[in-house]
Amino acid sequence: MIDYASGGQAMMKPMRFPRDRETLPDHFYFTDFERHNAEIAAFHLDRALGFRRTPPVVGRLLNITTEIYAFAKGELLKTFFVSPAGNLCFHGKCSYYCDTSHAICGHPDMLEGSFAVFLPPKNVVPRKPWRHPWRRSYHKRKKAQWEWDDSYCEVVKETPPYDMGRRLLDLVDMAIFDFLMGNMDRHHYETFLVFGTNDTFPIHLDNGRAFGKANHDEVSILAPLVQCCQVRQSTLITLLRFHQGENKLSKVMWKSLNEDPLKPILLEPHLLALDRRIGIILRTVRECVQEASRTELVIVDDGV
Ligand SMILES: Nc1ncnc2c1ncn2[C@@H]1O[C@H](COP(=O)(O)OP(=O)(O)OP(=O)(O)O)[C@@H](O)[C@H]1O
Ligand SMILES: [Mn+2]
Repeated sequence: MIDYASGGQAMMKPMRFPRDRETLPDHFYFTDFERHNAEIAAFHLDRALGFRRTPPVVGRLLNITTEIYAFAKGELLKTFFVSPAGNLCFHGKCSYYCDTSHAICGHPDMLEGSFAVFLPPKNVVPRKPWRHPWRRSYHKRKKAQWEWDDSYCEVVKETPPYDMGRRLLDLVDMAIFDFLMGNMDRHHYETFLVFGTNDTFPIHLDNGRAFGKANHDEVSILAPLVQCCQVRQSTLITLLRFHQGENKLSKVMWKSLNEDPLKPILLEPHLLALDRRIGIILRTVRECVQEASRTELVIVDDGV
């Protein structure tokens, strides 16, 4: 958490690897590293798709010496050190991955980070956390029910808050968002309590494990769409516009990300993957329509 002189705050994720470092082949989604550029790119993607459910995230280059070390106290201060390469590093204190081998290091003390606008404090604008029905097992040998049970959606559809209103379609939106960026780490999501249970929406937070494999399309992320065969009409129209029009999603994203101080945020293979994955989503929707008795059961106009 970064405090500004103005009293503002930001949620910061530091850069750990160069842009071209992909998820290691022997790593699971839960041992993958978080990428600061994924947090930035996810905000731009969410906006390009018209969801606007991710708080604004911007890249910044900061000086560890003058902007972190100079303000550090107590336990945090004790974790600063100079690495063998002569770079200034720190690791902070937390329950896991806060040790010398997981330190955050500058070059020699300059560090890139993603800075997300901080949401209002929970006592002012309370949020509710929800377990994602299609969450993965977070275990290296276990599968979640949805991974072996193709009728899983029938169970979800009868369970509040997914039995009425917009929530199930919101989860399909989120699955589309996550599939486009290859994010398998959607274990929980949060909503703002003030809007009640049915008129609220999932906030698209925590996108740091996206954009890890440019040449792999992880179709299991689309499980809510595949198993429920429902998509919001406005979302489908947006995807079709990117697919058929002159302004491909890769182009729109490139332009948008070019506004960030840390550009380039995404390397070309990740941008091209977006266009390819839109094709896969549309093919999935087409298969659903072919199987359904009525198109309106698949393409749902819920006014959102
Ligand atoms: N922009 C934000 N403003 C306020 N709170 C936030 C913001 N982004 C995230 N949070 C809160 O901080 C928590 C941790 O953030 P995030 O999930 O991105 O980090 P993480 O390191 O991936 O954590 P986890 O291991 O729990 O997934 C979130 O569950 C959320 O409640
Ligand atoms: Mn996370």
